[in-house]
Amino acid sequence: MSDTGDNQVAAVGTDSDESLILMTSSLSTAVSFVQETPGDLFDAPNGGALIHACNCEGVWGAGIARAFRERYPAAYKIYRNHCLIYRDNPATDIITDLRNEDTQPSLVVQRPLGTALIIPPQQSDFLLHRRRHWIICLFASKNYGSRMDSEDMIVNSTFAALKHLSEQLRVLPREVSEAGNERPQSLYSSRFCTGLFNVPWERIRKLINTVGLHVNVYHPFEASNRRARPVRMERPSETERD
Ligand SMILES: Nc1ncnc2c1ncn2[C@@H]1O[C@H](COP(=O)(O)OP(=O)(O)OC[C@H]2O[C@H](OP(=O)(O)O)[C@H](O)[C@@H]2O)[C@@H](O)[C@H]1O
Repeated sequence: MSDTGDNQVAAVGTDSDESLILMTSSLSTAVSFVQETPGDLFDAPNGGALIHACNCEGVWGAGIARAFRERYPAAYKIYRNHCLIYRDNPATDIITDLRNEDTQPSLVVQRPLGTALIIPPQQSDFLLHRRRHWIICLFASKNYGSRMDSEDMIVNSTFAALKHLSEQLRVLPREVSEAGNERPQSLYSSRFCTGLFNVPWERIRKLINTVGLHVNVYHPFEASNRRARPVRMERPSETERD
């Protein structure tokens, strides 16, 4: 990560007991809660929570999800198991369809679509890469690859998942202290949904600001000239994915 990145993150991170509430405050979308820095998401400080967009099929098979699977295999098992539980025990939710003027939730979706899963740091993952990261899965599309949801549907699900994340963060300090664990210090992400899911970053940033989550967003830069550029990630063939 660049020096600039470290400095900017330090300015946003806070150890106060109110940090999670600050992370989830709801102000107008004119206020930016997104702090963007060139750098590698996986260099985020210990204790941070890394957010990424996931499908509901239990597969981290391509793009940054594949990198998550390699770095955090124990977290991957928890994510996969979560998906399999819903596959075997179907349940539905009603989420807001942002394509409609009516803001009342009206879109019926199958869980875990439109929800967020917060995975605490796993000891075996820590031993692997010496990073104590929480992992936050936003269930943004039912499927992946050529069967991924439409852009508008991914936006709807991401919005619902961010709201669900915000709700969970509000109660997390009490719940995790009972379990004897720490809580996430700050939120970090890549420009999620903008690679394989192909949603314009402006749309996702607007969702984050609307929900009012403080997120430190890292975007890759090329080592040769250190200019921020999106990384082109190869998609493995379907047979390579599992
Ligand atoms: N180390 C790093 N630090 C900082 N930024 C990094 C980075 N590495 C990559 N980026 C950037 O992170 C953005 C999103 O990168 P992605 O295209 O991977 O993700 P997405 O959120 O669009 O899509 C999710 C679905 O893709 C996956 O694969 P499958 O479903 O299995 O097919 C999942 O499972 C989901 O379903 C792009 O801007 C990349 O430049």
